[in-house]
Amino acid sequence: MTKTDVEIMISHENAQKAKQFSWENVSFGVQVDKKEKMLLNSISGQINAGEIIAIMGGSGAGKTTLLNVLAGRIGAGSLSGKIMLDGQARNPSTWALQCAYVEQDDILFKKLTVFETLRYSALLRLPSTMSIAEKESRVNAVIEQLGLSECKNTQIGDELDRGISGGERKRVAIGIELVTNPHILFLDEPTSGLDAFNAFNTIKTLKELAKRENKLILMTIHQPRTDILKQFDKIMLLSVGKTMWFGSTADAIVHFENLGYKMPLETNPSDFFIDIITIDQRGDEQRQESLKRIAIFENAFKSIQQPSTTTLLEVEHSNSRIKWPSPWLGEFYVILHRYMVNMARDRSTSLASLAQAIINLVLISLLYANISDDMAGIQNRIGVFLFLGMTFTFGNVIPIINAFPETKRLIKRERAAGSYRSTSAFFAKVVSTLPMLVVVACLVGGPIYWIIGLYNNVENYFIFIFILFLQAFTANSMGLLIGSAVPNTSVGLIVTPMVLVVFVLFSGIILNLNTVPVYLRWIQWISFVTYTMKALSQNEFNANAVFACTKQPCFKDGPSVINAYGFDNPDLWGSIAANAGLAIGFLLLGAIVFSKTSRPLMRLQ
Ligand SMILES: Nc1ncnc2c1ncn2[C@@H]1O[C@H](COP(=O)(O)OP(=O)(O)OP(=O)(O)O)[C@@H](O)[C@H]1O
Repeated sequence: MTKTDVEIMISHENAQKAKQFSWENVSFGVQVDKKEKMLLNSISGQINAGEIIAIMGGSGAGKTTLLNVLAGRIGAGSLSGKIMLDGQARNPSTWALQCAYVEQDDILFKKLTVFETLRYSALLRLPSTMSIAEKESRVNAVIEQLGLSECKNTQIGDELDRGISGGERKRVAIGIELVTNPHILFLDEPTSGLDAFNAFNTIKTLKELAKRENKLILMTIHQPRTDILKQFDKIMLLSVGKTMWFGSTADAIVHFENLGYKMPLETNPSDFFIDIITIDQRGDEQRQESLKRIAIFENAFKSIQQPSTTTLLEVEHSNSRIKWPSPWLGEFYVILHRYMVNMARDRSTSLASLAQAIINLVLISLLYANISDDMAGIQNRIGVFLFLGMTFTFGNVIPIINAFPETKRLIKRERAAGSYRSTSAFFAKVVSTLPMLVVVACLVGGPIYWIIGLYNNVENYFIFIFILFLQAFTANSMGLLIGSAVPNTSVGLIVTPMVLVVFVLFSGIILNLNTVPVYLRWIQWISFVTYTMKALSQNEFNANAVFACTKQPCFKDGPSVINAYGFDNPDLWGSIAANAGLAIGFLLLGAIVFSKTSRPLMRLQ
């Protein structure tokens, strides 16, 4: 058996440490109005171990597109050219472990401290063979490296709830990626939103990191000031997706001077570069003139461009695949723990849910207390069941739709680093929501049963609370399914009410289920509101319920109410089982959809 036949389990620690990353004639285009729009045109370059390179250009020049293409994070579009590690095509199964990508808009858990944020990243990304103490010492080293010691125990915060500063936040986002000690680092505008001092410190830290640990660091940057520019070994200047220059800053100044564009004295070179390579949009004449200039720069650079000096290494291709850092249960535990800590500290969200429950409790008590045993009482019982079904539906689905797409983006980022499986993240989210569902079901259902004066029996009382909990859980599961499927909160908030209203329509109150057209009758079998109505009604209107109506017509006993509303099939436990089945179905479907929609983009060829 040759070495090539052996399956090697690759982790961050044993991923190949490349000496050179190169790209040759890379072009990328997307379809716009049925025509191909080229965002990148035949771009070449390379970065060697120990170097830090900046991709610069005006807004819309193609910087982020190039960074994404090089990192393998692109979706639909035509890609051509070669992107290589030590002269070899990248291995899709190990690439995620060799590199890290720091996005421009970092999503972090606002209630975790800097240390906790990095510690969770280490627990999720570093192999389970490392002890917790070793992982924590790696976190402390990163904190030290990035100059975050002062704010180590400060919460991340957000606009409303101030925590660490913008510069510190950026460095935390970098630290999250650094805990695995990635060999290649891509950063999209790591200095955006930072003051000059913090911007310089961030880049200087990265420069030292590249030198000290022989890393390859490639970033986009808008218009750095002089001292930042000096940190870069090379710069790549882009305009309309074309290369204007690739090499050192000093050589760039001479190059443009030779073309007749001398940099004025005491000018920041990056200001000068951006001025001459950006399309002037002030008028048609200026635009044409700047396009002509850009064409000159493009051709001039092509004529001096050195042929690629790609190092061709003999790398033995092994049949390798990613080894997850931790077993499934280990990941599940860490992700769940992170959700719970963040939630426990995020009092405003928990308090809003409790306040909503208390308001419902008060409202129901005022309207339905001491229910009578006559026709009005029957109507009120059905009414309160529908009210409970609706509040437990909307009250659980809407908050999930509001927050889950954002959580999904964070998970996508972590999955791009090969951190964990999608199922552990999904089911940890499911479990993290359970305590609140139990609290709300007990808080509302517990007292309301006796305040209203429902059927006086302890067993029915506990069944009532369980039905409410199950209703909340099924609604929650559907929220997670919709939240997994929709691309963002806005779409979720449009889709969700449409689905829920149909379910409420089939609750058996607004529409008699016996009169629903045959071809639409199936909807009631997937409506958890319908099963909740059936279960609550059968729990209440049982054979012992007899009504003493003074006026006719009236129902004489419980079973006649159930029959009249079409609530007889399935029976109480059948309805409960149906809701449990729907919850499980929504969750399984949700986990499948989530694994697709939280899958990070990865296109290496
Ligand atoms: N999927 C897409 N479909 C159509 N056009 C796109 C797409 N993605 C990017 N573009 C366009 O490609 C150009 C380059 O975009 P890119 O985000 O790479 O620019 P940038 O240099 O990073 O700009 P900025 O500094 O403003 O972020 C822009 O004109 C942008 O509108």
